[in-house]
Parts: sequence; C-alpha cells; structure tokens
Amino acid sequence: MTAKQWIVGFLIVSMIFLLLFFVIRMQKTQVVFQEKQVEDTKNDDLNDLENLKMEIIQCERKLLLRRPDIRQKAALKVLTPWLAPIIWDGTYDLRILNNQLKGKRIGLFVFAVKKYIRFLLPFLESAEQHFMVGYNVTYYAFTDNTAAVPKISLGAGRILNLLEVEADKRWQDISMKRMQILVNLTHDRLPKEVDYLVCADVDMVFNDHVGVEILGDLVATIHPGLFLAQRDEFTYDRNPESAAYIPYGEGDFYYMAAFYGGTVEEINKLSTFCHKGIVADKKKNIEAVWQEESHFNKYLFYNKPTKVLSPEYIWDTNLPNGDLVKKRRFLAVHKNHEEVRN
Ligand SMILES: CC(=O)N[C@H]1[C@@H](OP(=O)(O)OP(=O)(O)OC[C@H]2O[C@@H](n3ccc(=O)[nH]c3=O)[C@H](O)[C@@H]2O)O[C@H](CO)[C@H](O)[C@@H]1O
Ligand SMILES: [Mn+2]
Repeated sequence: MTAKQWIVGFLIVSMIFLLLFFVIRMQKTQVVFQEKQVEDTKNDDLNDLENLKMEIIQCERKLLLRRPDIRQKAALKVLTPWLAPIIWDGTYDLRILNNQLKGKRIGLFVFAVKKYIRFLLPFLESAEQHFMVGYNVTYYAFTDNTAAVPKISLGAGRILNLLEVEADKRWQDISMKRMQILVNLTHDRLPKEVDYLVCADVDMVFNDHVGVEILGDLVATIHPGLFLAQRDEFTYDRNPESAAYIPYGEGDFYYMAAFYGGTVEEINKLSTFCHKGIVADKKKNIEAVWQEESHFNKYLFYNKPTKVLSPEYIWDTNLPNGDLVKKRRFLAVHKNHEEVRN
C-alpha cells in the first residue's frame, strides 16, 4: 500500500467513527427528550395521560393492521393460555360431539323489550333453522308485551316460553335487567328444565350452524371488534370505583355479552356476580362503561371460561378483518341505535 492509500483509508475510518458518534448522541438526546415529555405529561392532569395512551393504542392498532403475520396468528389461536379450546370452524368433529352430547336439553334466553320486539321473530325463525337442530330446545323470551309478539311455528322438541318483564325507561337498564332475571330463572325454574343455557342479544340472526360444539360449563365469545386487539385496548371498565374495574395490564380476552352460555349452575354464579356488581355501582351512582358486559368481563377474568367461541359466533358485517372470519354463524342486525332505543 502506498502512503496515499493509507491516508485515504484513515480518513474513511475516522469519518465512519464520527458518523457513529453523532448518531448515538442524537438517539440519546431523543430518549432524554421523550423522557422529559412523559415527565411533563405526568405533571398535567390525568386526562392528558389518558389521551396519550389512546394515541399510542391507535398507532399500535394501525401497525397491527399492516402486519398480516400478527393478524393470522391471532385469528388462528385455538387454545387459551389456560388450555381451553377456542372454537373455529374446522377445529371439531360434530359427529363425535353429537355422540357425546345427545339428549342434552338446551335453553335459549333472550330479551325483547319495547321496540326490540321487532327483532324477536327473525331471531327465532333463524334459530329454528340453525340453532341446535335435532336437540330439545326451550326458548325463554322475555318481553313487556307478549300480545305484540307474532306467532311462530316451531320444530319438533322445541318450545317457546313467552315471559313477562317490566320495561325499564333507559335501554341500559333493560340490558342490565337481564342479569337480575337470570339470577332467579337459573335458581328456580331452569334446573328442572334444561342442562345448558345459552344467552343472546335479540338484535341478531343465526346465519349458519350453531350446535353442541358451543356447549360447556362456562362459555363466552370473543368480541368481534377486538379479537386482534392488545390487552390494553380492551374496553374493560377502568374506573377503580366500579365493581367491574379491571386495571391496565390485566385480562385475557374482551368478551362480548351478546352470546354466552354454560350449565345452569355456572350461569347462576355468573349472573349473581354481575347483578351484585350492577347494584353496588348503582348505590355509588355509577354505571360501568359497557353495563353488564363490563361486569361479565370482570367475572370471566377471575373465572376462566372452559370454552371460548371465536368471532364466528358474533359477527357484524360492518367490522374490519372480516376476511379472517369466514363462517358467520350469528350476525348482528344493523339498527339505528337512536331510533330503536328511544
Ligand atoms: C357496539 C355496542 O354498542 N355494544 C354494546 C351495546 O350492545 P348492543 O348495541 O348490541 O346493545 P343492544 O342495544 O342490543 O342491547 C342489548 C340487548 O338488550 C335488550 N334490549 C335492549 C334495549 C331495549 O330497549 N330492549 C331490549 O330488549 C335486547 O335483547 C338487546 O339485544 O350495549 C350492550 C349492553 O350494554 C353491550 O354493552 C355492548 O358491548
Ligand atoms: Mn345487540
């Protein structure tokens, strides 16, 4: 090597070192700057911290939607960390399950109060086509106006009980009232009449097979809008004053209370917990962010479901990521919330 080559080499190496030095320095400054920002935020009120958190969550969510590998993994999850099955199409053999569960009596609990009576007929008609076909099914449909419910013809072994319930003023109270009614129903009447109880929202229709693959001691459905979400995105109740409170960093899934089930005994325990929580909150003049669904999620955090249903069992065609949920067994009926709730 000539002296000139040595000098050029030396210059190049020192330039690289200089560059590295500046890059590291800039990163350090960035971290210090970010730490200072967080520090500033701490000094502001809690709301700002909450906003920051929401922004981070939004960013993560956007990132997640661009990561097909994560989407795929979340969608294909078939086992919970406590080893309960997550039911997707193709994970079970119905012939085997029918052999195991034949002769079981199944109840379907639903509320159709005030304007929601309009949903009852399509709900029941679709259940006749898709829900537990070949089994003894008893519907427990609660309404404030039995006379307004149209007649429906049922298949063999299927019974409709139209039961009276008082209509609350607020839709939130109607929705939460379901827990109170369930406490009594699962205590007094159901132990003699059914083995398993399934509870559903009425503003839904069965759209494909829903059978004994959903039966288990305690069964809940993953919320179709949050099945790809991170834990801290779950819309649990975050108010420490509420009985439904779940702190950030905790939780397994966000379950939707529009479709769940279990043995009569387990539904009695679940509804008792939720009803007590609702009453305790009322005494403090508070209401959980998603009413009974918040208490439901709290219960299921402490009492892990023995079976979890994938969003195939509650789907809404307005939702993103529908390509991951091909079988849509139970579909939300689109409604004008303002109109139907008032
Ligand atoms: C996307 C969304 O907003 N989801 C929440 C909302 O679901 P939804 O918008 O699905 O609630 P919803 O309006 O369907 O009410 C729940 C159920 O209560 C019954 N009902 C309600 C009102 C009424 O006047 N008559 C009647 O019969 C009916 O069975 C209905 O399906 O509210 C629920 C109840 O708190 C849950 O918190 C849900 O997470
Ligand atoms: Mn609903």
